[in-house]
Amino acid sequence: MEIHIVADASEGAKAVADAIESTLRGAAGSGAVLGLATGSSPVPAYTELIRRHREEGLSFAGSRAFLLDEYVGLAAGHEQSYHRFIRENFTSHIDIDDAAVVSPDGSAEDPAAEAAAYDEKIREAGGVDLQILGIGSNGHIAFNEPGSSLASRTHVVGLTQGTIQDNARFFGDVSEVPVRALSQGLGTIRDARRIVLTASGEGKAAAVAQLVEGAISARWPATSLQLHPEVLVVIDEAAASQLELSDYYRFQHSLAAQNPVVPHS
Ligand SMILES: O=P(O)(O)OC[C@H]1O[C@](O)(CO)[C@@H](O)[C@@H]1O
Repeated sequence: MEIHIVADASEGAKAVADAIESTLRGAAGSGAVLGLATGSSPVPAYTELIRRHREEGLSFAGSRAFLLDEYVGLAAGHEQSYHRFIRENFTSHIDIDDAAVVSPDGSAEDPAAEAAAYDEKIREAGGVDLQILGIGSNGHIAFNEPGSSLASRTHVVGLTQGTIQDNARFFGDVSEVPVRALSQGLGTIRDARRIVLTASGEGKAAAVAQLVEGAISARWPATSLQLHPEVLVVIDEAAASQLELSDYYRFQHSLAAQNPVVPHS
């Protein structure tokens, strides 16, 4: 894993936006396939990408996007659905075809069948070039809660009480938060060719310490990313505060910045 400890949210947003811009430019012509996270962590990066689109002409034309997850049982277009969240916070402000922004259908009659079909849609698109992730305070990624199979495919998941409480901030009352979701599985997420995970704040420090330095375990689903060859972790000082080897990660990142790896032609 490459660990980038940033000084503030602005530096973190730039680092994540740089990874997405690099993927767009690297896929010129064929169109990049982006995996988009929801929740609050990736929003500063989406805002920076909207700025680059408006002020620097960064184009998403021809790209496709797959969302990580969606609540089960919210009416389509519900203001707290992730389908709507990603449009309000990112994709309706850039030049990506709205029909190319795909998410699991949380109102499907048969959620399990929808999950399997969604996994297949990602495969049919040739897989995800770059997957953006957040991380839950309990170490979940997407809605893969503790105890999830590390090999899971897109599936219907039950949310923990902690996640329901964490996400209640987006709803009028905790009783309005759905208790199930459709989520890309940990195996599906690891199929992405590159992954960028972003986290900030003290509340994520324990999960980040497990992600980077913990044993691979279903208790901390994010640790399954240690099996992936191309993961960039962008974290602020507070989220990095429980890491034992921060000085080493800072040194490594400074070396990489001085000696950028030139892709083999
Ligand atoms: O970035 P936030 O809002 O802290 O959310 C962390 C994680 O929790 C989820 O919102 C699921 O509850 C994920 O989609 C997200 O990556």
